[in-house]
Amino acid sequence: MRVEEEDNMGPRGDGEVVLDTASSQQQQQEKLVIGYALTSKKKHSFLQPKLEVLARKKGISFVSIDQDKPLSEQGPFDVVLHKLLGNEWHDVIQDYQQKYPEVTVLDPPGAIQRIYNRQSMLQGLADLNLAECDGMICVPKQMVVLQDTTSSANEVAKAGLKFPLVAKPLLVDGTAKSHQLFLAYDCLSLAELEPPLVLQEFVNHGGVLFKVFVVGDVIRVVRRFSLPDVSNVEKEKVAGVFQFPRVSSSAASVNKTDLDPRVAELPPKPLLEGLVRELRNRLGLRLFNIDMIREHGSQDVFYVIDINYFPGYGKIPDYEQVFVDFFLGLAQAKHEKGLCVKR
Ligand SMILES: Nc1ncnc2c1ncn2[C@@H]1O[C@H](COP(=O)(O)OP(=O)(O)OP(=O)(O)O)[C@@H](O)[C@H]1O
Ligand SMILES: O=P(O)(O)O[C@H]1[C@H](O)[C@H](O)[C@H](OP(=O)(O)O)[C@@H](OP(=O)(O)O)[C@@H]1O
Ligand SMILES: [Mg+2]
Ligand SMILES: [Mg+2]
Repeated sequence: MRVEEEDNMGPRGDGEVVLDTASSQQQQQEKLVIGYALTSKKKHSFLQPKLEVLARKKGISFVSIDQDKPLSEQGPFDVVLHKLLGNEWHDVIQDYQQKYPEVTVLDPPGAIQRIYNRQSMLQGLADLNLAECDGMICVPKQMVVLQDTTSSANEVAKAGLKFPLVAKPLLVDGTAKSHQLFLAYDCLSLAELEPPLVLQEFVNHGGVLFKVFVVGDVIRVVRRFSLPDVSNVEKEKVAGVFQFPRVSSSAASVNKTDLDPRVAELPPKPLLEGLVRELRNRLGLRLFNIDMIREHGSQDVFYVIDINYFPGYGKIPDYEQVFVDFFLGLAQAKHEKGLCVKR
C-alpha cells in the first residue's frame, strides 16, 4: 500500500544516506549506548543491519536488554529504546527512570499510555491553535461505548453521530485484536460489536491516507491506499457491520500518477510542522506517526484519525540516516549537559 516516500521534510532535506568515512579512531569513540527492549518482530523490522553499521560508524551502539534480569543491573545506558506488549514493562521502565533520571527513555510510558487509548489519543486535537498554518486540523466525531452495545443506538443518536461509523477497539495493545476494525452502517448492527470500543464517524477522503512519521524534529510523509469513499446511495441502502483489513501492514504500492492530484497532494508543510510541534509538546513523545486524511472535496481540511507510538519506521526509505542523526542529536545534548555515561 505504501508509495515511495513523497517528500523529505526536516533538517535533512536530501534523504541521501551518506556513509560516513570517519577516521578509525573516531569510529571507536563511543558516543551513545542504546539499550533496547523490542519484540522480535520489531527488532527485525527496525534494527536492520544497515542501521547498526551506520550507527556504529558514528560511535552509537545498540545493546539488547535482557527482560529476565533487573534493568538496573544492566547497562550503563545513555538511552533506553522500548516497545513491548503489555503494561508490566511500563512499571519496570518507570522504576528505572526514578533511579536513573539522566537516561533518555524513548518514550516515557505515561506518554505512550495516552495514545494506547483511542479516546485520550485524540483528545484536545480539535482545538489546536494552527492558524496561519495553511490548513485546518479536525478530529472525526466519536463516542466511547464501554458496555452494552445494544443501547448504544440511542447514544449514537444523542451524540449526533452520522453513519457509517468506524468501530475501533478502545485500547491499543499491539495484538491483532486491537487492530480489528469494523464499518457499521446502521444502529441495529451495533449490537454485533464487542465493547469497549470507539465509534468514529467515517470521513470520506478519496481513498488516500497520509502517514506522517515523526522522529524527534524530523517529519517524513508517505501516502497509502485507504478505504474508498462511501456514497450516499450506499449510506441509504447498506446495513450491517463489516470488518475490514489493516491498511498499515498492506504492501501494495500505489502509483501517484493514478491519483487525482487534489486527493494525492501532500498536506501543507506549515500545517504538518505546526501539528507535529503541538503534538510533541502535548503528548511528550518523540517517536510516533499520525494518520491523516483530507476531507473529500476540500483542499486544506484534514482529519487526524490515529496516532501510533514507534510505528514501522523501516518503511521509510532513509530511516537509518534519520535515526542516526536523531541519536547523535541526543548524544550532543547529553554531552553538553555532562550526562553521558562514564566509560
Ligand atoms: N474516521 C475514519 N474515516 C475514514 N477512514 C478511516 C477512519 N478511521 C479509520 N479509517 C481507515 O481505517 C484505517 C485504519 O484505522 P486506524 O489507523 O485508526 O486503525 P489502527 O488499527 O490504529 O491502524 P494502524 O495499523 O495504523 O495502527 C485508516 O488507515 C483509514 O484507512
Ligand atoms: O504503517 P505503520 O508504520 O503505521 O504500522 C504500524 C502501526 O501503525 C502500529 O504502530 C503498529 O504498532 P501497534 O499499534 O503496537 O500494533 C506497528 O506494529 P509494530 O509491530 O511495527 O510496532 C505498525 O508497524
Ligand atoms: Mg492507523
Ligand atoms: Mg494505530
